[in-house]
Amino acid sequence: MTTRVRPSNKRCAVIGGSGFLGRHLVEKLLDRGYSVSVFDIRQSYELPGVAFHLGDLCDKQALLPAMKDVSLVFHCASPAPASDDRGLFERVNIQGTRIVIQACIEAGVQKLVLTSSASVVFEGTDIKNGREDLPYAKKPIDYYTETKIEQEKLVLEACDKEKGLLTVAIRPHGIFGPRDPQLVPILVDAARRGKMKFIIGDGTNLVDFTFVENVVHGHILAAEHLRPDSPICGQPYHITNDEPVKFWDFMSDVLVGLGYAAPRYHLPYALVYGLALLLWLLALILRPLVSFKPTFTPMRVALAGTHHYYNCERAKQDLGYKPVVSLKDGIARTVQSYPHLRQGA
Ligand SMILES: NC(=O)C1=CN([C@@H]2O[C@H](COP(=O)(O)OP(=O)(O)OC[C@H]3O[C@@H](n4cnc5c(N)ncnc54)[C@H](O)[C@@H]3O)[C@@H](O)[C@H]2O)C=CC1
Ligand SMILES: CC(C)=CCC[C@@H](C)[C@H]1CC[C@H]2C3=C(CC[C@]12C)[C@@]1(C)CCC(=O)C[C@@H]1CC3
Repeated sequence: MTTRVRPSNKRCAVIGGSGFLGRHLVEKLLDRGYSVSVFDIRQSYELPGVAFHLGDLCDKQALLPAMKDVSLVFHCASPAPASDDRGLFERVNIQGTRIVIQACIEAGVQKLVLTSSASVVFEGTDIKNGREDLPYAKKPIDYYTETKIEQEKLVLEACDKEKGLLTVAIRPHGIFGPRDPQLVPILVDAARRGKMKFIIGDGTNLVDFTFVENVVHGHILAAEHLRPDSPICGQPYHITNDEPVKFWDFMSDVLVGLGYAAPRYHLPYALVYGLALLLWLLALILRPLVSFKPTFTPMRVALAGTHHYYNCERAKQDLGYKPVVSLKDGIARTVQSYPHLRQGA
């Protein structure tokens, strides 16, 4: 007779645990007494109490050892949104997520928490105080968003009390904080190349930027509230700082904090969007001859010039969520953490 070891409810795996959000999540889980397996294609750090399993999440045989005796899995791996490799997004976010679900079922995992994105409902036009019942974007703005939609559907549909796998999706927006490889580095790079002098549109568009520790807090609350009788099974949850801010005020606060000038001159939104579209087309046509990546992509211009902020009332009610770090403190801690990106450094 084989006896199956019942996984401890303090053993978990973080797929994508070497990444920006994944590492912050791992650190908080350790603080809270969890033992953690990280599964990732790369190892970016070492920490006592963390077992690293290196592999591609599309490979079930590589995944299974990381899920051994684990009751809870966080899936926060994805190719970087800036990539334009459609095949990669489809392979990792869609096929790979199917494999993650199969592996969870085979390994007897009880809970799967997906890091989705609030962008799954964003089509490049204003969203003000959007709730979770907004329909998925019919015309997603890029391959990243297109495949994040399919990924979220797969995970939420896999929630099955009979089979013993419970699932939930967290939809963060504009994650920032120490060690972020995207937002602050892209911003500083643009400033150093003299491209941060302009405000796209009238500068009043409100956006959610979410400090990474609040996103981590939302994930852990979701995991700990995920039980067969709970209303959160198979549901998506917005997790934000609950302090929508003018996109250009946020950019200015970060830039000024790092010693750069704030953007000052206004450019009409339609003009910049049109130019970005033209550049994108040019890059596509010329790809066989020369490869260049424009800073101003239509997606970035849409993110910089429209309202996109989300209501997180559902997370407050069902998960008891409340941001643990304010926007002001989050910005101060982020700015402090990038001494090498300061003006003149
Ligand atoms: N950064 C942001 O503002 C937002 C991020 N998200 C989501 O949060 C999650 C985490 O994002 P970040 O930490 O910012 O990204 P990141 O790029 O820092 O981390 C992603 C990790 O996934 C790993 N990974 C990629 N492909 C893999 C594969 N085939 N097999 C195994 N591991 C693989 C990478 O090596 C990396 O360590 C992603 O799912 C992203 O879609 C959602 C909303 C906003
Ligand atoms: C809230 C949210 C979803 C933020 C996403 C983060 C990034 C997409 C932004 C981080 C830095 C931003 C940025 C621009 C667009 C959006 C970001 C990439 C510009 C390219 C917009 C046009 C400019 O004037 C330069 C900006 C540099 C920084």
